[in-house]
Amino acid sequence: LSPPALPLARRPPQPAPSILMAKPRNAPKRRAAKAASASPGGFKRAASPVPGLSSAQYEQALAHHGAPCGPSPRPARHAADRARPRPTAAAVASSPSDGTAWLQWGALCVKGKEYAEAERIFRKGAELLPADQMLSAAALTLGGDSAAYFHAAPEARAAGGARRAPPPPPSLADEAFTSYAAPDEQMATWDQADRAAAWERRLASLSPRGVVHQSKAPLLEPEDCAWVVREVEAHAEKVGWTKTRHVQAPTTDIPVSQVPALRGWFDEQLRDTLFPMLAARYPEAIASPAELRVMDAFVVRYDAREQASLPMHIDENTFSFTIALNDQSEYEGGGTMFAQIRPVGAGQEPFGPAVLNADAGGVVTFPGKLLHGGNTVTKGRRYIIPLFIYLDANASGKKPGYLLRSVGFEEASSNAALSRYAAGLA
Ligand SMILES: O=C(O)CCC(=O)C(=O)O
Ligand SMILES: [Fe+2]
Repeated sequence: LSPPALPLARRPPQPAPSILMAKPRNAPKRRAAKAASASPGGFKRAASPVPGLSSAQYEQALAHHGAPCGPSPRPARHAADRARPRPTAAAVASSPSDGTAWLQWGALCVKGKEYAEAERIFRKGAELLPADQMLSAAALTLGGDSAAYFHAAPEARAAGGARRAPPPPPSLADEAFTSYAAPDEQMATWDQADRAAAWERRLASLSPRGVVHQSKAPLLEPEDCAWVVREVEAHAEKVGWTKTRHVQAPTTDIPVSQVPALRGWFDEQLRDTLFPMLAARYPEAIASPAELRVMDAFVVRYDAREQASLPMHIDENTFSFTIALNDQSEYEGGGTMFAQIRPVGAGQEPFGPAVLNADAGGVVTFPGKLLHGGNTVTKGRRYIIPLFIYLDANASGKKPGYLLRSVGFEEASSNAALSRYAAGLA
């Protein structure tokens, strides 16, 4: 008997220690690499540690505190106490210019599944200490590309607790989707930052209504989608398509955040359609669209004569979208292939492979941990936007930013320092 083969994941081959790694400053100066590295896509694109520390050294630096994240309830009183490693929150409170203290605090939060707090801690540290590359790298890596895209203010969710979103408009209601169930085991996989925690807790109640949802009609305007393809092709003329942003299952792609003309449009789609749609499809897992963050969004081109398919893999994030940008009449083959799904309500029908596809503006959503791939395009070109989403939910359920506030800090007010850091990587 041999152990089952692990699915490919769209992430670096390193397990946990790579959690806070980012592309090194001396990244290759190829044009494609430049375009890619200016918009960090999170875990799946980091291939080597930031300069100055090996990953082992870094892990060690993060690991030597045993305290749970959060402020120390008891200040040190004796000389002997002071000599011991200080709980990380207290260390940050007393030495806010100590970058290592910020890093340790954030890393402990990641380990405690408080990744929303960790993201805020890294961002705040990076804002206060812009010269600290490790902090900027951690903030970028944990947040993925979320700073580049629309997200609702955390207060929108915090006010009044976990309130349910209002009922969705008809185009986002259950009847507007064809839904599929999948085996629970396939989705109960942890990602590197344990971002699946919130999802896993609610998995059992989600299964009966299906976990893969395909829109029956376009959710985005097909004319807009045609315009997106033209803009991206024009942009690609200048900078080239990237093929190295994802380590184990790379696509031929360009990040949406790298095409200035698309950014306003895409944020509108997130705010008005895609976030509300996702929240409506997974109400047991998503209390409000304000919990949703973009880890990565990129236009992919499959071409029968170039990259025509994507191997079966899992995505590192919690929820994934495939948004079709052109009609199926423009190519043959293609579609998102799932290893094991079945239509909801099909009773005893066994789980099996299926390819789901849509015309321009149609979407398919699914949990990132569900095994899937890009079916081969045998003629023509298929354009899609894969959109990777994670939940900005706290394991504690406390008001977002509570850890920072507990030591007297407000959340980072601007991402300017991070943006400068990201630009400097290129
Ligand atoms: O081609 C597809 O529909 C799937 C794309 C995908 O899985 C990805 O980019 O991660
Ligand atoms: Fe994928």
